Amino acid sequence: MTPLSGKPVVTAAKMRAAEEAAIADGTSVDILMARAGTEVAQTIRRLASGSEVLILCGPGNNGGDGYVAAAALRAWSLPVRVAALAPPATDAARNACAGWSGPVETLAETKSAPILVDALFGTGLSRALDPAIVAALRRLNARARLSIAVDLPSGVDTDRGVALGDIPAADVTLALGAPKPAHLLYPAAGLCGAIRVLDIGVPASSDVMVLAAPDLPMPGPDSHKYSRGMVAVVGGDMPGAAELSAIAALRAGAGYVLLLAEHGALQPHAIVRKAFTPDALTDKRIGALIIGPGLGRGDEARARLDQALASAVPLVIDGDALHLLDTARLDVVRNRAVPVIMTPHAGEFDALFGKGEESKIDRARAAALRSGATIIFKGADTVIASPQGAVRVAQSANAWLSTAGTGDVLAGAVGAFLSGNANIAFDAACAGVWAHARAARRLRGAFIADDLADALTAVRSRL
Ligand SMILES: NC(=O)C1=CN([C@@H]2O[C@H](COP(=O)(O)OP(=O)(O)OC[C@H]3O[C@@H](n4cnc5c(N)ncnc54)[C@H](O)[C@@H]3O)[C@@H](O)[C@H]2O)[C@@H](O)CC1
Ligand SMILES: Nc1ncnc2c1ncn2[C@@H]1O[C@H](COP(=O)(O)OP(=O)(O)O)[C@@H](O)[C@H]1O
Ligand SMILES: [K+]
Repeated sequence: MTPLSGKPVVTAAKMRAAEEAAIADGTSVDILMARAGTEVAQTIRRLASGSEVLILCGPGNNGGDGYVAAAALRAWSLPVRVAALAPPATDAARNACAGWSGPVETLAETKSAPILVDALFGTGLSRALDPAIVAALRRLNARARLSIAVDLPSGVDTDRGVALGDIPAADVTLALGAPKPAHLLYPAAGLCGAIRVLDIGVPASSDVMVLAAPDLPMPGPDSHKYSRGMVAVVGGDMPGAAELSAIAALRAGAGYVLLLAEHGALQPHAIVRKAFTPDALTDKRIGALIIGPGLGRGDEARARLDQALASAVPLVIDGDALHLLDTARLDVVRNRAVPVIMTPHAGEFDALFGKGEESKIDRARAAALRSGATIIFKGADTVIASPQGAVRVAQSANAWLSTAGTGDVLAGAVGAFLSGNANIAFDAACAGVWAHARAARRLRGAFIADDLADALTAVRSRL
């Protein structure tokens, strides 16, 4: 279990608002900073185990946290030095600096230490770091045994999750109060190292949360194959992809999987195979229809997609079917009475909804709003967004997922959960992403999509 799962993901503005609310409630900014800095110091103490600590302090409140932490470490008689980029520029940071009784070195001239603490900039960074700052940070980071970032690695954009310059990666990032988008979204997430959230007594909430384990029903005495959920998969030009979705749906717990394809494998026998006919989509027992994996992009594929869109069945639209979604078909998606889940990777997302400079979270949310569908915007930082505005961000599961067919497996898992309860498409999408990630973590390295589908059995039995 990851410590981040289930936590709200808070933007810089929301964090500032939460801080202001705490101040309005009677906790001064100095007390907030004292708490944050002391929490930071306690974590540094554990991680440093007696080695010398160098704390780099910036001009704002992130630097203020750094001064508080330095003073605490010194009070505990631990070896600590401070180097500043500029004098403190806020009242709270000035007060914190006044509490530090040691010398303040300059960033350019300070010598490295085994433990580097980056308290230069946090959520207040407003532009790219000066190249001289980046150079100093890189030099000190390269010589440190462990580098710890306070709140965020300095130089990342809090909300968009991008790096503003060629900044070095931290080994550990101490997220203050709550994770921010940059702790989860790549490329910034890749610069954070391990993330620990420190409680600073500032409650923050958000409709964006880190994806958490789903609560799924287990079969009971009353269960039968149709009540467990019936999934149909529409086949097409490339049989393997639809097969993968079908196997994944079964292994994620669907009671009945129907593969509507003209050709394909004979195994596993548990998949019920029939040729595609439009009539097959009228079976009222179908709880979810997966279309796209291996569908192809020709006339027949287009016809099957239109029949699927016109049907009364909840849909998972993936792969080739996403390529066939033009404006007119997107209108059909929006006006459907039953739910649609779309699972684009970055290329498919750009083609469907356009490129954008906004964060992946904002782009996924806008796409869900526009299409009326639940969007699973895939990648190492998969974002799930509902048309109602709820968002979940998944932590990176395993980069070995970057292999052909793993998306087909995801579509299958999502289809299985959707077929069990189509009322809550968003929950089904979240459960699918969670199970898929768990399966990938169990497999570690160089697995193939077939292994991933098979691994869903063990994952599902524990959810
Ligand atoms: N949000 C909270 O609840 C709390 C936040 N605290 C800390 O406060 C931080 C936010 O503090 P601030 O808003 O002061 O922001 P920062 O400390 O991140 O930096 C803001 C300062 O840096 C300057 N600046 C911004 N970009 C720059 C650049 N590229 N080059 C040079 N100067 C630049 C700004 O003009 C401003 O003076 C958080 O990250 C956290 O560390 C804690 O002290 C206490 C509680
Ligand atoms: N580098 C990565 N780290 C973590 N997950 C990844 C990475 N690359 C891809 N994935 C995941 O693997 C799956 C790939 O899906 P997709 O691109 O549709 O592949 P395919 O079409 O071959 O099945 C998605 O769930 C995606 O989130
Ligand atoms: K920092």
